[in-house]
Amino acid sequence: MGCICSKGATITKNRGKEKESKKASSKRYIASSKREEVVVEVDNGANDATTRLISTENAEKSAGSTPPSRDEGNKQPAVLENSVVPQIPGRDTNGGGMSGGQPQMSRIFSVRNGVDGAQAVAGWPSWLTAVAGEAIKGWIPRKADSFEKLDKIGQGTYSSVYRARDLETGKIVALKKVRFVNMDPESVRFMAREILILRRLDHPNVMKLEGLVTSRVSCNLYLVFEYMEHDLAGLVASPKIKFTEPQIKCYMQQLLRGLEHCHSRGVMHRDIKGSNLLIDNDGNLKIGDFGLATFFRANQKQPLTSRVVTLWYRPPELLLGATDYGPAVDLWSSGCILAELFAGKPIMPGRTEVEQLHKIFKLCGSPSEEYWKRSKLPHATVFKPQHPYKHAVAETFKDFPPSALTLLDSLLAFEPECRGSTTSALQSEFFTTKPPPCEPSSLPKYPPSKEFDAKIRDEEARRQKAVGNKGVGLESYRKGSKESKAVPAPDANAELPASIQKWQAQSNAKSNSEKYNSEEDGGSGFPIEPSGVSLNKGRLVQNGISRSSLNMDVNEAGAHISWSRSGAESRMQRSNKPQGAAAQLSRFSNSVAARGSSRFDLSREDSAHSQWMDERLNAKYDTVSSQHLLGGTSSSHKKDEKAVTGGYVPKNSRIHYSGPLLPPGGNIEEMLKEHEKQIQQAVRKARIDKHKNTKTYADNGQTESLLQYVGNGR
Ligand SMILES: Nc1ncnc2c1ncn2[C@@H]1O[C@H](COP(=O)(O)OP(=O)(O)OP(=O)(O)O)[C@@H](O)[C@H]1O
Repeated sequence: MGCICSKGATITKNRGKEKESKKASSKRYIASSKREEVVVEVDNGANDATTRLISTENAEKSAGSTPPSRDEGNKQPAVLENSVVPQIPGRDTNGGGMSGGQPQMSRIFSVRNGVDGAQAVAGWPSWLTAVAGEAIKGWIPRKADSFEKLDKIGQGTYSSVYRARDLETGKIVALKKVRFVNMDPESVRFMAREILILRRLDHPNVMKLEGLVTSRVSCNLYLVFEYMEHDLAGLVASPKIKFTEPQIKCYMQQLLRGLEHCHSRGVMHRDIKGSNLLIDNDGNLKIGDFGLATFFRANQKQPLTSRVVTLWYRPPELLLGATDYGPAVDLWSSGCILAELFAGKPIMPGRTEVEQLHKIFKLCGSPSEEYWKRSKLPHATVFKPQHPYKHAVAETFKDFPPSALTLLDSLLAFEPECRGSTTSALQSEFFTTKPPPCEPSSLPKYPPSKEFDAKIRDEEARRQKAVGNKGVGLESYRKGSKESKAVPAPDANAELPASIQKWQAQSNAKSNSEKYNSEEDGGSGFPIEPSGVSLNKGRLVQNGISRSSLNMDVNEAGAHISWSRSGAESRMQRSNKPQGAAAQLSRFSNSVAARGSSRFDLSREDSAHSQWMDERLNAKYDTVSSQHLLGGTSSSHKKDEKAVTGGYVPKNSRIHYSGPLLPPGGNIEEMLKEHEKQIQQAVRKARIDKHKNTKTYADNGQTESLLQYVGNGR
């Protein structure tokens, strides 16, 4: 792959050799700096990825001299060396797509801008080097045409994931194509954080970033990962799979070991859920998707966003608005996974933050009076239940083995300090009592069962049912039917416009593969299997929408709903305007963590969020007429239409709230009742609007499902 360290590339630094090289290749050029001359050899075409970038730091190290300081290093010219890419029959040494006999061009230039310039020379696009220099430091990009894209295997909110063949090694890999909005520097920076974090981690239970694919002229970036056949959400959702205790122990052990490594490297994942736990055919589990992960420090001064972790797996401190939290958030999510593996389905599928907290109280009990007194969490006064809830874990899960319940109790402790650590969890008697965890290699070989596949299956089942006019699968899910297992968790940021794209992209239930779409790929030039069927982008898949929350924003007058947006989030929204009902319905889907505030507001993690919370607390939901919940279209709302369809709403004219809030002292049950009423009214309004505007909108499937779901009095 592109990682120099992994290839042990050599360095051209010796002047004698340099002369030799000059003889051997007239294309070589010497770029000089005050300190020394360095050899630069670049081909100027599509094959630029074959140049190797060796940062001065590495060069110095390899040369046995003292490495310069980081700052110095950045000022030094980097050394580029012709790559030693193995020859593949029929391909040129550069492994690129120029093997068709096209001449290779070279040009002469000097590297004037230190590492930045060298990175450009190495083939990195300027939009990337400008803001993500640190993340790509020491690496060179792979060329898109050194991979054969096979089929689409996953769809995240910010990415599409493809199975592909590495044409240089023959290995099957996963390519995660990151979606950028107009090359917005903040979204690039966000992705850079994911790359930096992935490069910091190295553990058998953590997905390894094997390389990056882009080119100087590309607008795309692909992250290359080892290919994993399954994810845990898909396996849990499969009606045919029921895990045994040794198997559950095996998965949990791997999860906790991977997390232990992350936490020991100062990284918290912040989005542990089944679909982010990838499993290969040898039973190895690897934690993936570090898109919401962040570095943490013991005495962290900088507040963090509480809008992370997919709702069903989100710990109470985040629901209560904590901005000073730690790796214990991942332990809570792991507790949810542990129970899910035994129960065969997610244990707390809340639709709103309010409902989620209510489910937590009902299962784990509400904390003591003492806790509420000392809690300084922004929402503590609002969400404190009037009557205490008793702890009901053992009662709810009476079939679980006792040692599992002990571990579960600790992981699902309301107060993060009581959850222990990954290390203490790994030492728990759950792993030492019989039966012991099985070996990963002894786990069954499952048929393909990604959450993505489950969604497709579920969608198909829903369609079938809809045809028979029998209501949605979610109903049967609630009754615990097998089919219903195939309902995935909402995404950690389902409210974002990208989620609309996500549902759109998933809409073709029949095909996992995708035709080469030059527009989408920005002409990246992946060879693609001819059998691919293009996705029907005109329809939306409903899945998840019906179980997501009402997390809406109203403008100051309470006259209209807009999405919760700040900073770059708004920018993203502007450039991804979901229209009409899609925009309206998307507001129902923002049940969970907003990557926006972290993904696109990195630098402000997360003062914007604190403000959001403050605003939220000031919001008076009863000023919002239900007819506004789905963004009415009457003329009086015209001025807010921009907000509804994705226009920027100045921060000071937005009020945000997540589900109805009562003033302090309110009762959570009443809140929930009122909440349901609001949803139903909104849906009735949507039904009317839908009939009026059916032809206008492209998301009928989604509207339909929401109506079916909530129409039953849900
Ligand atoms: N290495 C891999 N091998 C196989 N499939 C993968 C791999 N990485 C990701 N996937 C699939 O692609 C899906 C989306 O990937 P990922 O979660 O990294 O993207 P994301 O945009 O961050 O997603 P999300 O919005 O769910 O957080 C995963 O749920 C998984 O099914």
